[in-house]
Amino acid sequence: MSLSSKALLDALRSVVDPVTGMPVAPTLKESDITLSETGATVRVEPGYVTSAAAKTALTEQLEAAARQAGAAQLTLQFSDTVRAHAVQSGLKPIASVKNIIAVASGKGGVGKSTTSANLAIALAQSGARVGILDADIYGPSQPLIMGVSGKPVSNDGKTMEPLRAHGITVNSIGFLIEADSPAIWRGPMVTQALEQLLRQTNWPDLDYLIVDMPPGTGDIALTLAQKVPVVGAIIVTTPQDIALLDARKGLRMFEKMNIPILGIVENMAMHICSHCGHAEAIFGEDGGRHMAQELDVPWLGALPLAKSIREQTDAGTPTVASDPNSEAAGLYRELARRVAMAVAALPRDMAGRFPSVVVENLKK
Ligand SMILES: Nc1ncnc2c1ncn2[C@@H]1O[C@H](COP(=O)(O)OP(=O)(O)OP(=O)(O)O)[C@@H](O)[C@H]1O
Repeated sequence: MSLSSKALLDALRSVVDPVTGMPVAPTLKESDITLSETGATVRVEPGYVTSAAAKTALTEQLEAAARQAGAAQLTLQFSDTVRAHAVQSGLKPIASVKNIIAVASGKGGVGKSTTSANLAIALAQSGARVGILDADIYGPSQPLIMGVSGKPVSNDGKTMEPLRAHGITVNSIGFLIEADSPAIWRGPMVTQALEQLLRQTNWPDLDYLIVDMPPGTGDIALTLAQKVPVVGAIIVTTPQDIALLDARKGLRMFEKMNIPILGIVENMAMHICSHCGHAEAIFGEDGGRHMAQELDVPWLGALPLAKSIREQTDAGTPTVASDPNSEAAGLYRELARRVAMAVAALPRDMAGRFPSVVVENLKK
């Protein structure tokens, strides 16, 4: 059978990731394929980092698909480098950070910070370089969740050195303010402080920076969403009607600013009794999943309401770090893979990383 690059392309594009069911290489192009007499050489760049075992499994799947399409011999050049993706027009990306992801919620207390921390650590466990920025002025909880305290130091008097915990880089508005002062801050002060926190932190080279946003769709969340150069947003909700209503507002806020929605996470989806394992839908069932379907945005997964998640979070070692073999940790890793794949499928950043052109008036 003679091999056409179109058939090979279709076959490779149809290969799905076994963890998420999403296509491994949706952005594969004809120019990634070189055909020869007996087979083909294909450059596959899924755009997210995988463990060595996952890489082997994906390579085998791709090879099998290529054989079925008629390629007797296949050379796969597999690279799992994470690329930088486009941000809102008019905003300057942070040079050392490839992708900033906003984690938001319409309503407070739905588990946005817990989800952000576990997501960040799970991404780091997959091999990516990850940071977390706690921009939740109303209740900066990442110092507690990540088990870090102290103040970032400044070596040059201009930028600050972030802290490290559980393999990720952390900075939090909570490191810089007194615990009881945020409530008296006014809107412009808050957004200015948060922008400084983002731009004046000496972030190392990062594949992903997770921004734990302030809850809600008020002025502060809105201004931040306009000023932080993000590639996309994740909305965390509980299945409860009131939280879903607010989540919908949050989602619209990002959509209005042309920020891609990477998906919806349903937290506290089921209560799992720590004694008997009985599952009970305390906040209702599948609300987030239905909302995702209805609004045609990706569904990223559901996390149970589990005492262990709360205890591990309060102890400064989020579930994926403290109990990596638990079912919940597996769900967070699945969430991380879906997020990484959703980011990989976004348009690439082609402009933001060139040095800015300064036009000087030379007339004297
Ligand atoms: N899946 C879960 N199971 C059990 N407890 C959880 C879960 N998710 C979050 N929690 C707990 O719920 C509380 C609120 O969580 P978290 O601080 O992450 O919410 P938030 O949406 O970031 O809140 P805020 O609006 O204050 O920023 C915390 O005590 C946390 O430990």
